[in-house]
Amino acid sequence: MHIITSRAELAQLVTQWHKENERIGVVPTMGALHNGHLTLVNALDGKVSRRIVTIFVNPIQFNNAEDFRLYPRGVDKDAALLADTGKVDVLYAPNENEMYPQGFSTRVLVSGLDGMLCGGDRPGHFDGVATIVTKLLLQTGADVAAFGEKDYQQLCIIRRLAADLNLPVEILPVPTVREADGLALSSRNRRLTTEQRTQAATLPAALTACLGALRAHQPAPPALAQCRATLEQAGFTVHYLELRAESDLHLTQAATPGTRLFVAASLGDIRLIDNMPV
Ligand SMILES: Nc1ncnc2c1ncn2[C@@H]1O[C@H](COP(=O)(O)OP(=O)(O)OP(=O)(O)O)[C@@H](O)[C@H]1O
Ligand SMILES: CC(C)(CO)[C@@H](O)C(=O)[O-]
Ligand code: BAL
Repeated sequence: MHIITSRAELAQLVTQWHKENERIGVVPTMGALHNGHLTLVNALDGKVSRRIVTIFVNPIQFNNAEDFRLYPRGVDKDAALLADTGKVDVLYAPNENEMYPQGFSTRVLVSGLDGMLCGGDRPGHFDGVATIVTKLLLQTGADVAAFGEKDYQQLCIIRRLAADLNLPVEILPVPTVREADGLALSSRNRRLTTEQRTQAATLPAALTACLGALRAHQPAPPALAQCRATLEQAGFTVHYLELRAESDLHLTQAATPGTRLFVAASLGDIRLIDNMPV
């Protein structure tokens, strides 16, 4: 596995791969890798002949400076984990200046989504995501790019931008990977104390109970109120807890159209998200 930090070096390799008719797959990440990320790498099996994993903690998608400062980092350990898979050709880990040289002033904005869910809760977040993902897709020349359903709204926005900008890439959705107690794997889970980690299991449990109530035809308002109360009793601050019809949200081209339950909630300053189909 090559570790590349320079865009020029990556461009050279990608040009060579295109000449050799290789099919390139990319897994964009912010590092602090876990099994969810490795599942994205494995999801490219049989679809591509070359794999690039990118690691870049993208400053412009953080609306909270502390969250950016405290975001878990550790490229050496990440590199070892990726090398151990035997599947990754390149780890691309550019620095901030490489991605945003002086004078950088462009933003990719997928309109209509800013006001809801994580877009409403983290102003500017998705412009930052859309901008960096567009750059990463162009830089890697990827034929296929894998994204997790844990970040469901992000996945839908990226599908939209790839279609709207005619990027010749397949966006591959990958189901959420969970711990045994149901908690979605997430880099930020590393920051949870032992006590918070125990409390965190309430998040998927409360969502599952809420879905059970909805499927048993309980009206949504009391089911959502009960879910919120359970989360608050477990120590969460709930940022949003909402049912959304994918078709209502410009979340078009969703993998499975329908209604989903979306949540963002924090334990202390650690913000977790999850979503499940109804
Ligand atoms: N549990 C998971 N299951 C499936 N995909 C995941 C999971 N966790 C992360 N991913 C996907 O991995 C990619 C990179 O995500 P990222 O590096 O931000 O990790 P993360 O675990 O989501 O971290 P955090 O949410 O704490 O920022 C995204 O496409 C994301 O959806
Ligand atoms: C897609 C992404 C790598 C863009 O920085 C990030 O938002 C993430 O890790 O989900
Ligand atoms: N996985 C989402 C990236 C973020 O929280 O900024």
